[in-house]
Amino acid sequence: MNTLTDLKTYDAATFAATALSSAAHLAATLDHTLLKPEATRNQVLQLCAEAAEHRFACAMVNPFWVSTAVAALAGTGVSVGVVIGFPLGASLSASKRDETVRVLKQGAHDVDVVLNVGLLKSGTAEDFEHVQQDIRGVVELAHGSGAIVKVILETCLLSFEEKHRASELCLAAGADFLKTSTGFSTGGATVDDIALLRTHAGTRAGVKASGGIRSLADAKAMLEAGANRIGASASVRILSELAGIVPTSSAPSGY
Ligand SMILES: O=C[C@H](O)COP(=O)(O)O
Repeated sequence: MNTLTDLKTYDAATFAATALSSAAHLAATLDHTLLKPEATRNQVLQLCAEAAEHRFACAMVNPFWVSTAVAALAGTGVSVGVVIGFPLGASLSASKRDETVRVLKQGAHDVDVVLNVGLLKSGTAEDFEHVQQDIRGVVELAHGSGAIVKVILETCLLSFEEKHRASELCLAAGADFLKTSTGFSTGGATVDDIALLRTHAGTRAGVKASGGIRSLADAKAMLEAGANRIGASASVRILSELAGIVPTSSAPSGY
């Protein structure tokens, strides 16, 4: 697992080389994701079975499916991740907190919350403070339960200045990861955006690339640009591409 503590010595080139050195290492950087509205119980169970088999960082689902995923992954050591305020980010702050409380009770460990994009773009000091509070409310609940928070900026909707502003607000709110995209808007992760987010996160926080990452080449580009977590619905395919090139080794530890 790539824990936050490991970030103290984080270096993109070293992290990417280690992550790409075996299927087991790469799996530990991947959030295996199924967020389509039409996903069925059987598909969620299949996601969990694949997450357990390959030992992905987590299985990422919508809130309704958290209890199903927690039950399916019990005893496997694989975490359940969940999205909050998804995919628009414009829910009431109280609703985001309420969703968070409920999924934490059900056993979610990774909480990926969408930033209030429209409020950020509204642009006053008061709006920025409100954006930060919106995130902080979720962070405080998650950290109180030993969970982590990744904030989805939806970078495809933001200007260069807004990406900088959003990154600083999220870090000030205590976010554990800056994350690019929901996968449901006008674009996904880009190498330039990952580099920008890493500039802000440094060794203070993680950076998660998500949205449109379909191949090993995509994953490699994101890791080399500064991502230390990748969210993808194509994780099994990405992993099998690597397994075809590099033999699977023993499970990774402490990077
Ligand atoms: O957070 C993760 C994204 O929703 C995954 O998007 P994707 O289906 O393009 O891999």
